[in-house]
Amino acid sequence: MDTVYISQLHVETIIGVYDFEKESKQSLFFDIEMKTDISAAARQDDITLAVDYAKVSERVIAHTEASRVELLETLVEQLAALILQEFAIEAVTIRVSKPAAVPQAQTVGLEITRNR
Ligand SMILES: Nc1nc2c(c(=O)[nH]1)N=C([C@H](O)[C@@H](O)CO)CN2
Repeated sequence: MDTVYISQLHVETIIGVYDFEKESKQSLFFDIEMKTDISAAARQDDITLAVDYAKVSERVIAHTEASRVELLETLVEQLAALILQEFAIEAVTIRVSKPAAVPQAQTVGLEITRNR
C-alpha cells in the first residue's frame, strides 16, 4: 500500500482544558499519512483518481478552525473519521502537536491510526 502524506500542517484554533485556553487561539501542527493505492492515478495521470492532499488539507483546516473541543484526542478522532469517510483511503495516521502547551518541552501531542 502506498502513502499520501501532509507534513506540519499549521492550524490555529481554540482548544484546551483550561479556561485561559478558551480565550485565544493556539497553534496546532498536523502530520497526516493516508494509505492508498496510487497506481490508477499514476497510470492515467488523473487527479480525480488520486487522494488530493490539497483537499484533505482544506478539510482539516476548516474542521479544526471551527472546532471547540477541549482535548486533542477528541479533535483527532473527529478528523480521522472525517478523512476516512470523505476520501478513498484504507487507513489514516494523524499526529498532532501543540507546541505552546508545555513550555519546557519542544512540543507535545499524540498520534492515532484508524482503519476503514
Ligand atoms: N492527553 C492530553 N493531555 C492534555 C491535553 C490533551 O488535549 N490531551 N490538554 C491539556 C491542556 O489543554 C494543555 O494543552 C494546556 O497546558 C493538558 N493535557
